[in-house]
Amino acid sequence: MTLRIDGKLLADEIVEEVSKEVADFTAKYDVVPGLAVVLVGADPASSVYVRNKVKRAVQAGLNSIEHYLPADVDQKTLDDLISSLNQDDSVHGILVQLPLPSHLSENRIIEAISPEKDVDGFHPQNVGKLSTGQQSLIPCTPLGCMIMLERQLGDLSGKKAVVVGRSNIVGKPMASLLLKANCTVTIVHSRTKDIEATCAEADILIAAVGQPKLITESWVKPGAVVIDVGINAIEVDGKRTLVGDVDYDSVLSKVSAITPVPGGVGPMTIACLMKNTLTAAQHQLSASLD
Ligand SMILES: NC(=O)C1=CN([C@@H]2O[C@H](COP(=O)(O)OP(=O)(O)OC[C@H]3O[C@@H](n4cnc5c(N)ncnc54)[C@H](OP(=O)(O)O)[C@@H]3O)[C@@H](O)[C@H]2O)C=CC1
Ligand SMILES: Nc1nc(=O)c2c([nH]1)NC[C@@H]1CN(c3ccc(C(=O)N[C@@H](CCC(=O)O)C(=O)O)cc3)C=[N+]21
Ligand SMILES: [Mg+2]
Repeated sequence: MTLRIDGKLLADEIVEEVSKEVADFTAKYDVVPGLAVVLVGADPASSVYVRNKVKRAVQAGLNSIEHYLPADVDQKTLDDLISSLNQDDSVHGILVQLPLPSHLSENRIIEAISPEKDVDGFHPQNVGKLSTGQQSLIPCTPLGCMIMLERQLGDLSGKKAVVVGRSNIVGKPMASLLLKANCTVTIVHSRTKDIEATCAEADILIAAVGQPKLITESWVKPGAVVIDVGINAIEVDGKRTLVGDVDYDSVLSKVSAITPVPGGVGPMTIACLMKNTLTAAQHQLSASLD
């Protein structure tokens, strides 16, 4: 029997745990952890994300602040906003929704965010710490994937893990975390030769490609655990639906466990964002008190 890993249910549990810790934190410091999200332009996929995030922040007892900027905003205005959020003591986490319009520099914005408030874990200081095994804020999507994998498999030591995709926001940090958990890690991407055969050797297959249903039955090893990060909007009979990077129905009977889309990695990403905001606030407050 294949297990459908319920990311929504697990996210509910995590947000519930975070809300208890937030209550303790607020009682101790008389401060409500605050998360600021900056959205440039009106990308519909990003709007869903921001809406879900606001809902979860309320459940977790966090203060959520949204900044909506027009698509043609200039770099200076964005830089100034980041610097005011960095200085604002009521803001403990800052997330700038990516991708940004092409006239803006993503690297410059990511580097402008105070590493202590970088709840996405994208700042070079946090990236460097993750890859050298130091404590840091960990990117939400890979963190959510690790929580699901460890729930499913327990110790990951010695497992063969294949990550499909090498982006800075998913693929690379995913590989770092799997390596830290003692997996044998392979990253494959658009230039990989024999990608299908490599994937078919994986005990753990992570799909973070952005190609609807790319991964089919012949790509998976019998009994593998498959984590589908992909969120692709496609038209079916004139209706917009979401599908992953994995052809769910095709692989279902072959694998031991798989995450659905929607209801898999997406909700876990948001739950981990709440967790990271609490962690960031805890570090900021304890550092400023001792
Ligand atoms: N569930 C969630 O919380 C989140 C979901 N997502 C979703 O995850 C997916 C990936 O996102 P992201 O990492 O930002 O995407 P990017 O587009 O930044 O990266 C995609 C990666 O996949 C590789 N790739 C593309 N096509 C192929 C192919 N045909 N065969 C092999 N490799 C391929 C690319 O290779 P190359 O480097 O060679 O170009 C690249 O490394 C998207 O669907 C996105 O919407 C993203 C973030 C969070
Ligand atoms: N700085 C930054 N950090 C991010 O973490 C980030 C980002 N930019 N840009 C965009 C991607 C995408 N992403 C999603 C997270 C959750 C859902 C989500 O909640 N999905 C639900 C609902 C989807 C729906 O109904 O449309 C689900 O999969 O069940 C989707 C997408 C975070 N990203
Ligand atoms: Mg990208």
